[in-house]
Amino acid sequence: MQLHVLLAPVLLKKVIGSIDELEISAITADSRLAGPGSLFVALRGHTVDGHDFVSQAVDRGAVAVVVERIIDNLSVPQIIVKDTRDVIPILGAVFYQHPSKSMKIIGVTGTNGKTTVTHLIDKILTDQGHLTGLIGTIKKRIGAQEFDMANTTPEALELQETFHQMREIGTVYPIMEVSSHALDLKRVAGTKFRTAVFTNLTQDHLDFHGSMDEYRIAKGKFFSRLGNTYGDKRDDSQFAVINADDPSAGFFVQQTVAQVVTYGINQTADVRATNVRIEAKGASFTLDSFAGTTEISLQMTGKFSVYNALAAAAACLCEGVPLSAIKSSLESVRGVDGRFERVAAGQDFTVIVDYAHTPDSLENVLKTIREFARGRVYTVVGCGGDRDRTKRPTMARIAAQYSDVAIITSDNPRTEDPERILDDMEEGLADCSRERYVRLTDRTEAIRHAIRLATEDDVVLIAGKGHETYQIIGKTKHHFDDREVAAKAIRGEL
Ligand SMILES: CC(=O)N[C@H]1[C@@H](OP(=O)(O)OP(=O)(O)OC[C@H]2O[C@@H](n3ccc(=O)[nH]c3=O)[C@H](O)[C@@H]2O)O[C@H](CO)[C@@H](O)[C@@H]1O[C@H](C)C(=O)N[C@@H](C)C(=O)N[C@H](CCC(=O)O)C(=O)O
Ligand SMILES: Nc1ncnc2c1ncn2[C@@H]1O[C@H](COP(=O)(O)OP(=O)(O)OP(=O)(O)O)[C@@H](O)[C@H]1O
Ligand SMILES: N[C@H](CCC[C@H](N)C(=O)O)C(=O)O
Ligand SMILES: [Mg+2]
Repeated sequence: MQLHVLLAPVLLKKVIGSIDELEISAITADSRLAGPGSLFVALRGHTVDGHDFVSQAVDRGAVAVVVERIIDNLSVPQIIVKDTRDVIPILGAVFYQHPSKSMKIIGVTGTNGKTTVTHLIDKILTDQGHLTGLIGTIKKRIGAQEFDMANTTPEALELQETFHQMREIGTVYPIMEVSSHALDLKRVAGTKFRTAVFTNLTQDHLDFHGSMDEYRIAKGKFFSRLGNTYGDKRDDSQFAVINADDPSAGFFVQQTVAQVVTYGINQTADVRATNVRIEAKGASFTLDSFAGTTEISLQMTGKFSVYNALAAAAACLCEGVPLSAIKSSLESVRGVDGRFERVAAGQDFTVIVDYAHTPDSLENVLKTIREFARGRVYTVVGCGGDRDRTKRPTMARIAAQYSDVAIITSDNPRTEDPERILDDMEEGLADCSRERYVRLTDRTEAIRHAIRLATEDDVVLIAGKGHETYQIIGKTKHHFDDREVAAKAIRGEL
């Protein structure tokens, strides 16, 4: 693509050198990926400044650079802009010819439940015969091809390229998780969404956002931008699907010009669950909606699963999927990888691996377990390093409050000292008697300890890592799978 075409919608401060006849073969924000004919865009990151790698990009073949300040002694044209992070999604969208405009992209945001809701929507729409794509924490799926993800929501360039690849193979519905980091870092700017789904807002990521208000504002951007990507007029067929029971619901409703569809259990809502029953084998409820009423029996349990099912049902009702089809798809889902996943290795107690890594999700999961546990409850839990410190004492307190014994341990300490993370967690246990918790830094030992304590009818919850198959220590990923370790511990192989 001609560089001047690519830059047409971008507000330029200054151009140094001639860009008239310049052809661009690729765009990258990573100098290590720059190749002949590419355009390099320098981003200021949290660790380094991309401006320091401009020369490296040029050495590798970049034919022009987009920067925020003039780089001395550069042999290629420089395009100076105010904020490269604002510009990069535009460049990506133009380069790939606005792929999001020709598909129906469904985005899900919220502190908890994004992965689960995207998987449920995916199941319903796939069962309807639509070609879907998936972007989120567990994986990215383009057609039948699956890819590992570095982030829940990829950076803007990768995202636009992914949409382009999805469009090329005829995808109708890309379904994606939209993290608050992504909204703040403008990863989804330049993307036109058909539907924005909100699950809930509770504490997480305060290391990044600073306060709950800022966190709410970041999420609000998803709804305020819905309907006016690139300043287009509002498209009538855009939807904001909102959890009416969440205290932030009103804030998000106010932010959007799209059609609002609410769901909930407690408040009046367009899609509502009544007569909710929670059992060990699954949750069931009556779904009342503008499209009719039906009984739904999920194979997933917990009140939170009812919310996730309602969110998915509401988003799919907006697509005209019949309620009877929504019912049968939802009822056929056994669960999502690493979410309330049972480990069975011949034991007479229950072992559950779950991705709860926030205070709210941990409390929800433990409340659910308490509702059906006949024996004692043992919880293994840790908190991530280089992440929100303020949630650590709260998570430890919740684990101890709802368990007979909480075993606090490591969960991706990253570059932090694991002992300091456990010290933070222990602060939440100051009022807790010493028999009620155990501190075991090594996660294998922690799991083995919980399994040894458990006898008939007890429940062991192993929280925080879910589908993850690694433990990040320093900057290295070591293989670690809670499910594997638990099964070995049960079989006495550890
Ligand atoms: C805080 C954050 O979001 N960081 C993301 C960011 O990293 P960074 O700011 O440290 O980047 P950097 O290393 O400083 O690099 C700055 C720029 O220089 C470039 N560079 C760097 C080195 C070099 O040799 N050459 C070069 O050009 C880089 O490509 C980049 O463009 O850009 C990276 C590349 O895209 C991301 O992978 C990285 O995510 C890290 C792994 C991360 O942990 N992010 C978390 C906080 C996150 O985004 N989480 C949310 C989910 C949260 C949830 O809801 O649960 C997510 O969407 O994943
Ligand atoms: N609607 C919900 N409300 C509260 N907790 C939930 C909800 N749905 C799932 N959970 C809990 O949160 C955990 C994570 O669920 P899920 O992976 O679907 O969320 P997520 O928003 O994608 O998380 P992440 O931000 O890490 O990607 C689950 O293992 C479960 O414990
Ligand atoms: N998307 C979440 C994942 C947390 C998972 C947990 N195992 C941890 O490492 O803290 C985050 O980046 O905060
Ligand atoms: Mg997720």
